[in-house]
Amino acid sequence: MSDPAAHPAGAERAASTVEDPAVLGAVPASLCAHARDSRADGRPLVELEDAATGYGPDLRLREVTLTATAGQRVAVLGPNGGGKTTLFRLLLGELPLRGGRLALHDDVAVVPQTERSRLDFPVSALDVVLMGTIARRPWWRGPRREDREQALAALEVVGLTDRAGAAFGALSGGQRQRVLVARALVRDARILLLDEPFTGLDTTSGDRLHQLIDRLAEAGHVLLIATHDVRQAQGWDRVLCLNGRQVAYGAPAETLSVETLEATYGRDLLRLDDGRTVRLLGDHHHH
Ligand SMILES: Nc1ncnc2c1ncn2[C@@H]1O[C@H](COP(=O)(O)OP(=O)(O)OP(=O)(O)O)[C@@H](O)[C@H]1O
Repeated sequence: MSDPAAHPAGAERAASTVEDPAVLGAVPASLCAHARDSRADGRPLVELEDAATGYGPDLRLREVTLTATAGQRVAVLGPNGGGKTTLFRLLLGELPLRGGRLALHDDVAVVPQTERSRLDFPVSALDVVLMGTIARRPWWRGPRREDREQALAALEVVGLTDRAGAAFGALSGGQRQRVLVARALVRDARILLLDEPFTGLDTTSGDRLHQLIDRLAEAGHVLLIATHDVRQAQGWDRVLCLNGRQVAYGAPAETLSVETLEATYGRDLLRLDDGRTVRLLGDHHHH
């Protein structure tokens, strides 16, 4: 692959090359103070010990015990209602810790699902990324030059410099997802939560997002990625299986056994002939 940094910001590119993976920019130190750190530093960023949370009197998620370190890509697997979103809301401080221990050693930012609704707002990709800087300034003050520079740097990281002025709603699903990643990046949070980011993406867009995730892990982020794709989870560093409680957490090779997946997905599990490959039945994401 050619050096992505060789693509100057704002360079003219033909529409057909906009989707070229090579346009993903490096993660600049100016954007992430930690970009110099090696992913091998293995610093714990997320620590949970027998953690529990819920919405009312009932606990919806319990027995979560894990350590996730800088540079790790953690697949968060579970059936619909298994507790993936609930875990993210706990980490974001939206739900209270109702038992156990939780330690976060950096800020947390979420990359939400990019739905089709609300796409008719007249906001550009850059505007959406700039929303990530709002918390850093008084509400009445518009973006400063450094905010815009950071937002443009984040768009470069996700390979969308040349779409900065495009209407957010006019972008492809994959491009919108990457704009939302850029918005999380300007928050300068090292702990990134991605809520089913691959849903609805075609193979090419999915591959590009995959590369971006790898790049951010290399830059020292920890990424918790809610997904329904067991095969994809095999390629990451850790797998967390949730079904109202933690079923398993560990390296994919040890964690993704048929037994664990059955305990996670229950009767939604379909075992294919080779005994290893699994696919979910009745999952609206996989029809
Ligand atoms: N706002 C809420 N109030 C009360 N209960 C909720 C709320 N949101 C979720 N729950 C319950 O918490 C449990 C876990 O739901 P959660 O949304 O975390 O699942 P999920 O793994 O994210 O599912 P999906 O794959 O469908 O997104 C479910 O039993 C759900 O009904």
